[in-house]
Amino acid sequence: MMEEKTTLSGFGLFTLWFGAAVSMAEIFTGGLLAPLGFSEGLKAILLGHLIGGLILILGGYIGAKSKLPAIMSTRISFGRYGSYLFSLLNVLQLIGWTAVMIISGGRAANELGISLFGFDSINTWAIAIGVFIGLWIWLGKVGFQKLNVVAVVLLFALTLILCGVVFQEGSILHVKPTGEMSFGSALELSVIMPLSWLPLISDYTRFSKSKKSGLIGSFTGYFVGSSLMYAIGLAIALYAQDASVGTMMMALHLGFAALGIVLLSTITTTFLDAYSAGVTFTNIFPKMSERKIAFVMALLGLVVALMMPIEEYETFLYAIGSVFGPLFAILLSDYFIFKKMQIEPMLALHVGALIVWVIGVGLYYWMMTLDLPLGSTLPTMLATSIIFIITKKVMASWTLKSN
Ligand SMILES: Nc1ccnc(=O)[nH]1
Repeated sequence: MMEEKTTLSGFGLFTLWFGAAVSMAEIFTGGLLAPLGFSEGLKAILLGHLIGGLILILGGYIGAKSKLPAIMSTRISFGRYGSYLFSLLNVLQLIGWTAVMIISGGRAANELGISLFGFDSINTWAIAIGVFIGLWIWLGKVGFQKLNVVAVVLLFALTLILCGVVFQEGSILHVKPTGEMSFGSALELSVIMPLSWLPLISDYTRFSKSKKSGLIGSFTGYFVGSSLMYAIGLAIALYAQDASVGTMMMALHLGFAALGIVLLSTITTTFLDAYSAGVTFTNIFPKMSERKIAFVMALLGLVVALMMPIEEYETFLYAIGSVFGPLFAILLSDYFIFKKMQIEPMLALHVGALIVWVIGVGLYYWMMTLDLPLGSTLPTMLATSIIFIITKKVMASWTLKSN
């Protein structure tokens, strides 16, 4: 689908990550920050995305520099079997995301469909979205790069219109905090979204033509796109407690344009999930075809979306933070502090690193109960990293080798 020869320019990566950020799920998550009111909410959004985005880019650097896909790069710290565990966890989160995308896209499209055509069936929209994603995968890399630019230019324009209209409702800007949510939890919800892309980013930055422009493009695309989505979600939620994206866009007379935003944004994001699932699988089974796996993943995500009511969305987000936060704290420490930049082919499993990871996962759930001003992901990553650095010498020999 995207072979070794593929290259992506800084602008190409900007559009890829902007397209990743623009999704109904992101708008919805921004809406969760409503208890903070507008100005505090916006602070949490920008600060959280700055922190999360910078960590994300550290992860993307590994792909740009060592040319390793994201999950394969975990072999550097954890060894081959360690990376198999993370492959499994990543495939699970990607099925989860595909389902979240299809459901949130399907619901928004259905609301619009009811107003536009008097047609009401979420499942039909979910299946239609699944078919579009399949087409996108079938078009592969060349089609993807061209269409993605077109899609993103459209999305950018439409997003700006949406922003303009939403924010014309000036009273939103003066809504005060209700005190039902701490700044720390809002910050956590903002940090976690860029971080949720850590297990994918290097799958794309490994194709950067130039490291610097590739990383700047990726950061800017995601930071701008995701902060905008959160801000729009926040504004919609402040506008009316029960306002959804679909009804809001209808109220703004966006009609067919709105349907276009919903469908395109869902497809550009879910394509990345399906493609990265393919890349992740080939870490375990190198001979499998990325494209076929991508199809199967999209199908599985669709089935999950049709069968399961995803009400546990926040739990899903926290589970991702708990697993991948500590993982990347360890990998980034190895890479940037200990300068361990390549995979040791003989390393089957680094038991020491795995133990620190398990401690990190535990720390995350403990820190969540503390309601810290910086959220739980950032302190967990720092603590995991410190533990890893301190115990590195002792645990250096706690490894299993193979040939
Ligand atoms: N935040 C996300 C991470 C990975 N996949 C998604 O669809 N969304």
